Amino acid sequence: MFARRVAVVGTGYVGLTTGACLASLGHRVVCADLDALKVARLKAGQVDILEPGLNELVVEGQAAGRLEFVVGARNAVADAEVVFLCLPTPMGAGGAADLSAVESVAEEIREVLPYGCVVVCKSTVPVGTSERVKALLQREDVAAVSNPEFLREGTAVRDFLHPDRIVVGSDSPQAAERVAALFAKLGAPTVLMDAASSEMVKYAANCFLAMKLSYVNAVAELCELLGADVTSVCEGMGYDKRIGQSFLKPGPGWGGSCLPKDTHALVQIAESVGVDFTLIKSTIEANVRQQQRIVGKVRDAVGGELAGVRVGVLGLAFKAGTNDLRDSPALAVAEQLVLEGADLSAYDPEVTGPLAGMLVVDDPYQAVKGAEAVVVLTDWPVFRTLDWVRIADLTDGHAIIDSRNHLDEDALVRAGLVHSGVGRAPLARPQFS
Ligand SMILES: NC(=O)C1=CN([C@@H]2O[C@H](COP(=O)(O)OP(=O)(O)OC[C@H]3O[C@@H](n4cnc5c(N)ncnc54)[C@H](O)[C@@H]3O)[C@@H](O)[C@H]2O)C=CC1
Ligand SMILES: O=C(O)[C@H]1O[C@H](OP(=O)(O)OP(=O)(O)OC[C@H]2O[C@@H](n3ccc(=O)[nH]c3=O)[C@H](O)[C@@H]2O)[C@H](O)[C@@H](O)[C@@H]1O
Repeated sequence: MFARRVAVVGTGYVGLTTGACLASLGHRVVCADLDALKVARLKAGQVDILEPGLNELVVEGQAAGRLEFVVGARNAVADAEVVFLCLPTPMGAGGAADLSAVESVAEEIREVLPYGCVVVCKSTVPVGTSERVKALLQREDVAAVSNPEFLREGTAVRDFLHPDRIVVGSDSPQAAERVAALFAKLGAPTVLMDAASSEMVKYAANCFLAMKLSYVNAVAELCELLGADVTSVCEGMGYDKRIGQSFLKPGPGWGGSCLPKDTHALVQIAESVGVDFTLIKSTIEANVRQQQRIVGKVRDAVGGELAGVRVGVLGLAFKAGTNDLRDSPALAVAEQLVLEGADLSAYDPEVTGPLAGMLVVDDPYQAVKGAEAVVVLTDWPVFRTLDWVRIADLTDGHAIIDSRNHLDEDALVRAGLVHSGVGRAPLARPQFS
């Protein structure tokens, strides 16, 4: 494999992981961001996001002279053979992806791109964006490529270095092959295709995952009403290889910086070609409903009225392993509880306050002190080993709502807590050895 000169624009979850990992594969990488403070911290080897292994790669890459950080996209690309755009594409007006960062960087760099280089869109972008980037670049000699990213937050480095697959799409096969070659060392299945298909893969994959979760959450509701146990149901389903065990855990709804915005964006993409994508619309609606169901469980646990009631919240991040609060279902549930007048104290091992309307404390026992109900909203492993006897002593009521079926139910019962989960009927179940 030949080491290449690579530029990465945007040093967030995707850009920083891409830059640091490509440097670890032997490429020479210059990463750019417009946030001068972030760049200064990265130069000093300080990574602000919680991603195991990333800090080490950032330090090692710089020490080896293969990784550099600069302010401003133009300062990164002058010498690059391949330029990755890892820019935000947040939910814009009406739910469509806001492409302003991608478009403005394409315009910003077009005059300084070296002859014959390739510009790669790693951001999640609607079908047609590579073509749009190519048009904005106004450069016959520069090819545009789509290379969607599938990493998850909290396991970004591992996912990047051990991907299930690499997708590269371009209307220029040579350009696609040049980009694919950068990842050759990973030995992952690599699928080459046209740009439109590659852009579509990303939305189709994320929305499928969201749909799977909304389905599971809906099955969980039925289980509660019919006296079945969703954990057993999912285990039984998941052994079918066509279904699989992963992404089958019910919870307070799915969230994070991507699934919510990408489902809305796909609905808009469909509308742009005259299709009413009701399946994804229902997926989104079911997710809102799931959050409301968890709020309802807390309301029920305290006798139907949340105003003035003290509630302890365990977990605010959108999932365990990250401190990211963007579109967190945990935060959405907590905010709804506040809106209904609850007096909220919250603890998350990786989140510090202040957050509007609630007290964010740095100790789980402080969060539950005096609470009439405790609700677990994020599946942090550390919550499983809390001292439930102590918690039973500290709380005012004994209700605990485990919105992720994450805790050891027996330990809660032994502590004298009244437990309710998701998708589990409040019935005595037979014990199998
Ligand atoms: N977060 C994730 O797990 C994944 C995100 N994606 C997609 O990747 C894209 C980026 O997402 P994240 O890395 O999460 O975003 P992020 O918000 O963490 O990072 C974006 C970075 O771009 C910088 N930036 C913004 N405008 C700039 C400009 N004009 N010039 C230079 N830098 C600029 C920001 O300062 C920030 O550091 C999005 O399209 C997202 O949908 C795809 C897969 C996974
Ligand atoms: O495009 C993206 O940004 C990324 O979006 C997701 O990754 P991520 O947002 O990091 O989070 P996930 O691990 O997918 O979890 C999403 C949400 O679903 C929830 N979830 C996940 C799995 C499960 O079984 N149950 C469940 O409720 C999580 O708690 C979380 O709220 C996808 O998994 C990545 O492949 C994709 O690259």
